[in-house]
Amino acid sequence: MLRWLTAGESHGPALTAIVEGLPAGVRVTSDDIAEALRRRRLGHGRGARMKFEQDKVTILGGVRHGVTQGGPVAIQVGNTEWPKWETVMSADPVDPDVLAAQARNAPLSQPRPGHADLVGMQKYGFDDARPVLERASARETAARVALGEVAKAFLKQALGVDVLSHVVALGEVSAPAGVLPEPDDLAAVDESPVRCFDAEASAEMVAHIDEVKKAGDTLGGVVEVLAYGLPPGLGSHVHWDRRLDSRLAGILMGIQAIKGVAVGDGFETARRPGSRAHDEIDGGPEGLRRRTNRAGGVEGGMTTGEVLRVSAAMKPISTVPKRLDTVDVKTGEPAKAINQRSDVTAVPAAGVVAEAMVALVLADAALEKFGGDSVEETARNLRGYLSSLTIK
Ligand SMILES: Cc1cc2nc3c(=O)[nH]c(=O)nc-3n(C[C@H](O)[C@H](O)[C@H](O)COP(=O)(O)O)c2cc1C
Ligand SMILES: C=C(O[C@@H]1CC(C(=O)O)=C[C@@H](OP(=O)(O)O)[C@H]1O)C(=O)O
Repeated sequence: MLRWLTAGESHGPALTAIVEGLPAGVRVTSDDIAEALRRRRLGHGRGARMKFEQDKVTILGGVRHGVTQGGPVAIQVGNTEWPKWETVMSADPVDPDVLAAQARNAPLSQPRPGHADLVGMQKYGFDDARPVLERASARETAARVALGEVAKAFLKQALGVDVLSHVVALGEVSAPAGVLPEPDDLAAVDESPVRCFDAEASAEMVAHIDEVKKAGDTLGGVVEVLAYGLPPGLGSHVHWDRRLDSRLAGILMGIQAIKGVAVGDGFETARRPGSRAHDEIDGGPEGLRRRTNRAGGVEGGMTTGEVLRVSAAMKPISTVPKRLDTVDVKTGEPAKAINQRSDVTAVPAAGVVAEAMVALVLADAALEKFGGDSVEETARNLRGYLSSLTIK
C-alpha cells in the first residue's frame, strides 16, 4: 500500500511531502522533481507570485545517488519568499503588538465567496482568514506534484506507463473533442501557453483569458489526464473502495477547486443510447481490442488495457479582482471580499497536479496487483501476469 502526506502553508518556510511504500530501484533526482514543478508553474493567466517565487527542491530521505532505497521518500519544497513572511508565519510566538499592526494593515476578515475562508474561520474558531487560506491554498499542490513525479518514475520504469494531461476547455473555449496527445506529444502540449494540444483552441483560450482578466474576472476549465501502457486488471469490481474509478474520482476531487470528475466520456455517456455508449469488442491475431474507448479505459472499476482517460472540471478562481460581495466578520457590515493578487486561471497548472494525483493512484493500484520490493521485482511480476493471461 502506498501512503502519502503533505504539510506546510502557502507562505511558510517550506512544504514537506512523504510517500511511503514505493519499491527500491526507482531512478529519480531533485532535477526531475524540479522539472515537474516547473511544469506546474506554467500557464497563461497565473498571477504575479508564479513569476518571482522559486520552488527549491530538497530530497530529505529515501533516495541515494538518484535511486530510491525502499524507505519513505521525503521531499521539501522551499518557499523562497519566506524571509518576507517570517513574522506573519513564524512557528514560534511573536510580539502581539507587531502582529496587531500587521493585521490592521492587511485585514483578512472579509471572506472570499468560494474560498475556504468563511467556513474555515467558523469551524476552527479563527477571527481572520489567514490560518485558513494558508493551508487551503493550492501552493500545497507543489508538494503533491513532487510526490507524483516519484510515482510517475516508478510507473514508467516498472510498467512502461506514461501519464500526461492536457487542457480540454478553458472558460467558454473547448478544444476539438477526441484529439488525444500521445506520450511523445507532451512537450508540444507544454509549449502551449495553456497546455492545450490544439493550436487554434490554444490561441482562443489565451485571448479569452486576456479578455476576462481585463474585465477583472476569473476562469475555470476542464483538464484531461491520460495514462498509456496500463495492463488490464488494476483496481477491482469486488468492492466499492477497490474500484479504480472510485479512487481516481476521490483523488481528483481532492485537488483545490476541482468540482467535477468524469471517467471516459462521463456525463456525455449518460445522454446516449447503449448502442452508442459502450465499446464493442473485436477478436483477432493481435488479441482482443475494444473498437472505441468511450469508457476511458475502465470497466467494472478495473483498467481494461485501453488508454485511461479521466477529466476534472475546475471552478473559476474565487479571488475575483472585481471583488465579490461579502460581510466583514469583525463588524458584521457588508464588505467587498479580500483581493490582494491572484491567478486569473490556473487550469493549465491543475492539469499537471491532476497528472501527479492519477500517477499516485495508479502506482498504488499497480503495487497492490504486482507487489515488489524492487522495480525489477514489480516488472517481473507484471511480465508473469501478462504471459499467464488465459484470455488475451
Ligand atoms: C493550481 C491552483 C492554483 C490556484 N490558485 C488560486 C488563486 O490564485 N486564487 C484563488 O483564490 N484560488 C486559487 N485556487 C483555488 C483555491 O485553492 C480553492 O478554490 C480553495 O482552496 C477552496 O477550495 P475549493 O475550491 O475546493 O472549495 C487554485 C487552485 C489550484 C489547483
Ligand atoms: C502559490 C501558488 O498558488 C497560489 C494558490 C492560491 C490559492 O488560494 O489557492 C493563491 C495564490 O497565492 P497568493 O494569494 O499568495 O498570491 C496562488 O499564487 C502556487 O501554486 O505555487
